[in-house]
Amino acid sequence: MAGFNPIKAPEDAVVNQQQGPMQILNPNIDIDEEDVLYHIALSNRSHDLKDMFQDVKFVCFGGSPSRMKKFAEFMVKELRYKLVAGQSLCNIAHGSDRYVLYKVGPVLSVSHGMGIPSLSIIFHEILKLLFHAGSSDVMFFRIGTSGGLGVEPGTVVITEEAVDGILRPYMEVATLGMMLQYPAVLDQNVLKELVASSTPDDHFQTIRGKTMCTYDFYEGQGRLDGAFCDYKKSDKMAFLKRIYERGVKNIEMESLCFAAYCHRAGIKSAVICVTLLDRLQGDQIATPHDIMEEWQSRPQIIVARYIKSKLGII
Ligand SMILES: O=P(O)(O)O[C@H]1O[C@H](CO)[C@@H](O)[C@H]1O
Ligand SMILES: O=c1cc[nH]c(=O)[nH]1
Repeated sequence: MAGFNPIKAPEDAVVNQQQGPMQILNPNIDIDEEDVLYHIALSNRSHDLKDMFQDVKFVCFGGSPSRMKKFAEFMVKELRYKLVAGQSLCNIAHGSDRYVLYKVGPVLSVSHGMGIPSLSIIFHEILKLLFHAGSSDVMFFRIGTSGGLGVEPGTVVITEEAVDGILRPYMEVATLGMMLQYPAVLDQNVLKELVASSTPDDHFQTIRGKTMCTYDFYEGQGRLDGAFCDYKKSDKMAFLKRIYERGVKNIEMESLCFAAYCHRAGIKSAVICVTLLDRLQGDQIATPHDIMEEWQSRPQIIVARYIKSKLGII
């Protein structure tokens, strides 16, 4: 719609946090009608969503299906959760091959794929799932990976503010021919509690900082090693140094949408990502697989600690 693209001022996001049963802000969703959650192969008619999900209190998202399975297995141990004898964890979304969904007591572990479009779809469906289930006081976490800026690879960065590729703290969504802007605000209390839950005995550093969220892994993040590149190494370094000086500690591809949607929905949330490399030193991720696996467990350790403290589990 060329010539018809007004920028709408930021929405009045829900200022109040969700309290009581999960609400959704879409009057078109009628609980008396069937609502198909297509990408996770569930519906409020084909499944008893209340029975399955009403007790959910924490939803943990991450890009990769196998990481989120491992996280679910980790939570079985951490929560000392009793699986029915002879049974293993089951991917509740097995009827679709788009995302995985595991439930361990009050914790859901969900994959979101790569990038904002993929995260956006699963976010809508998980929110509707919790609405149909009547879940209440639910928190959301993203446990991911990222490229670090001036920090030791393997460092865990907890996001204080998510910004886009040109440092704007809101997500733009083209809707009905308009560019709508949604502020990407994260809960500062949850951030502080998560940072405080790291201990000097941890074998890794946990820090806080701004997270840049881009729409691309290569040129969007100023890499020199994509299939295209129309800038020089000096341009890349000038860009990375500029954003580093503005407080950006890591770069990934979902935090902006995650923060904006959680804020819009009034859900307390946090983004916790490990850094896989220092982008001031290079672009390629060539760390051995076993080391990378261990690094990816670090955000999980921090979030598990937080969840256990909220549940009163020592
Ligand atoms: O490790 P995850 O959670 O997928 O996150 C990061 O890794 C992917 C790129 O390799 C992007 O999705 C980025 O945000
Ligand atoms: O550099 C990186 C590493 C992981 N994920 C990203 O988006 N960028």
